[in-house]
Amino acid sequence: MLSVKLEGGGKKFQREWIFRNLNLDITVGKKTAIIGSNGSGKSTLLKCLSSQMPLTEGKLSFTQFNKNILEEDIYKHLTISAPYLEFPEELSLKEFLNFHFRFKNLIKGIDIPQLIEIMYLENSLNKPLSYFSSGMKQRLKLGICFFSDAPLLLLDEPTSNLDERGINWYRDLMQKYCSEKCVLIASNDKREFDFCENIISIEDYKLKRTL
Ligand SMILES: Nc1ncnc2c1ncn2[C@@H]1O[C@H](COP(=O)(O)OP(=O)(O)OP(=O)(O)O)[C@@H](O)[C@H]1O
Repeated sequence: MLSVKLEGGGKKFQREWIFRNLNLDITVGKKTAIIGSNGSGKSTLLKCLSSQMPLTEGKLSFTQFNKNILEEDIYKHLTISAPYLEFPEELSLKEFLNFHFRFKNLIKGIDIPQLIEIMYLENSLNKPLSYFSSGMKQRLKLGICFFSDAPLLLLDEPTSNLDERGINWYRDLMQKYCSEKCVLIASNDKREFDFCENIISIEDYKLKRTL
């Protein structure tokens, strides 16, 4: 049972505070959306929460079964999908999935052939990822997030490049497979987050500036 706690979180680039005095308490089974206009800091917050980027101030803690997880180990417990993340394009789908699932386990009850079918990519098994369309790549990003056995799921603009069928697919998987995960979604599109219990507007944490 994982929980993520941010106390007094703040991030500053040069002289500009992107967010400040942000408190978050995220536990399994609760989904949180981070909303805000373009450039407001949603991706920056997700990068800080996944420890890809340090906070300027505040305390971030991760607890599982009452034990603290070190910040440098949090990557083992999370999966992230974001527009800026890139695939090793020279690998085929089959090679990439075999590679990825050497480092992360699949959730119980699903194997790689089933995952490929769920992502409706079964006709592209040996195709290099460089030949994948943007929607196919997005389904692959989300598929490995939903089906990796990791309790923290961070999604940045999860339906970007998805068509209507893909958006419904995303919503369906979220409902079926994420009830036991901590889910954080950075988004501007209601269809990506209208099922979330908590909605945080990052704009509310931009007010305080250094003098
Ligand atoms: N490494 C960096 N150095 C300096 N400024 C940065 C850096 N990364 C992001 N920023 C700035 O921080 C602000 C927030 O950017 P961020 O990408 O987090 O916004 P966002 O809410 O995710 O935007 P969008 O909805 O357009 O994806 C922007 O003004 C951006 O230019």
